[in-house]
Amino acid sequence: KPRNTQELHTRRGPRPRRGAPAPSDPPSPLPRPCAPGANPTHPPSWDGPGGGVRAGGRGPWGEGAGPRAPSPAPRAGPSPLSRPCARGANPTPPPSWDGPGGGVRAGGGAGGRGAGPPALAPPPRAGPAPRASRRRWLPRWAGRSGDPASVPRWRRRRRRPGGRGSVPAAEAGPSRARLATDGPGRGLASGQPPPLRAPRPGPSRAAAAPGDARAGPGLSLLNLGRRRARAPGSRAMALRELKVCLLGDTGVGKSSIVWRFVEDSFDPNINPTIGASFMTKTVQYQNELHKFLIWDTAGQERFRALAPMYYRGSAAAIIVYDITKEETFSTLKNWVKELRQHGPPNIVVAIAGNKCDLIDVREVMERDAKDYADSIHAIFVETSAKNAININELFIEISRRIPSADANPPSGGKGFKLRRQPSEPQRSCC
Ligand SMILES: Nc1nc2c(ncn2[C@@H]2O[C@H](COP(=O)(O)OP(=O)(O)OP(=O)(O)O)[C@@H](O)[C@H]2O)c(=O)[nH]1
Repeated sequence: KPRNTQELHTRRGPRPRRGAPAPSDPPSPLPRPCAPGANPTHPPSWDGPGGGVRAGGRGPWGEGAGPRAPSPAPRAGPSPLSRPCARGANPTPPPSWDGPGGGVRAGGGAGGRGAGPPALAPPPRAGPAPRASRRRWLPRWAGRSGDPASVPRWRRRRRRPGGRGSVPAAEAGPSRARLATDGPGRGLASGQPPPLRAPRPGPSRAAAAPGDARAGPGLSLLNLGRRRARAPGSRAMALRELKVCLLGDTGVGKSSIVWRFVEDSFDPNINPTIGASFMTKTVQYQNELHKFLIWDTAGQERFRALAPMYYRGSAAAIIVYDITKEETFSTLKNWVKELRQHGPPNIVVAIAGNKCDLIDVREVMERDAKDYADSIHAIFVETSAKNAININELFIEISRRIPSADANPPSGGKGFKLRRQPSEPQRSCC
């Protein structure tokens, strides 16, 4: 037991001075981690593969046109996304030294944005230190010190950028060159709308290459963002834009089919479509490029009145039903009737019995559906967006059924033709 105050402080250690950090919270030499949710270098990511297509991001009529609503970020404080990182915190990897171009940090944030601590001094060199007393060889006119200021002005050489002796841009420093090309801002192919969600790397995004077995005969899927649409020396192919709409009951898998076709991915937790969504994909069919302008309509009853906007002017309509739900096949028949009455006269109709991976719980027999499709001269396939069965083949068949551009000259089409009315013969009264 301490006898007096002096002894008490001696045993417990010195009394902390006012303003000094609490002993339980020593200042850490390491950078403090970002606050949860605070990430100044990266934008909020769109959650899941449904981004931009499902609710909240489907075309101009979707609720909240534009990218899909981001998932609510964990909130730490009033605005986690706008809060800067704690001072000194650096979520990026530590800097690495990068050859002679030192000073520009490799990996210093995406696109070279200056997130992170300032450039550090280079680490000490290994090996013997150069002798300070040793003099470098210098031209006579360079002066004793080698200082450029001591060189006579008439001796100073001017180097034009790009001239002899100048450093090419690519060699000007590896870090600098990398900063110019790296980063997430890679461009997409011209003509393709920007993706409505963050691009995901990986083979699932890559479309089948020409000649790929998945592409089937006569049609190969081109990813125009990464490949050239035209091989050197080959003829340019005609590009045709084909408007295609998907119709059918809610939950039958319309969006999943589109997503599988365009992105080659499947989301079991995909949200119902609000209004409609729009996606495009360009494929090669024989000597033409077919750009599918795909309108995926919402199957919910409350959006039914919007459907005519999407099937009007369509070259093809894919009516989808769920093979595990009999009532969706009845709805399909209603869509066929409506298309007959109000749709374009030459529209190609395709019937897709989706979820054929769930054969055990099938309610609609394939034979019945096929007979019905034949009776209305429609394309028929059973598909599985989940297992990527018959999805590409469905669009191949649509490409095949649509008359080629040569066989369908503009003058023989179904549009109106404006003709000058023959002028009436002039009558004279006398
Ligand atoms: N097993 C299986 N499930 C599927 C398949 N295609 C879609 N689904 C699931 O079916 C559900 C509905 O899919 P959606 O693509 O949203 O259906 P939809 O017709 O677009 O629905 P709406 O947007 O409301 O019109 C989702 O849970 C999907 O994961 C499939 O081929 N097999």
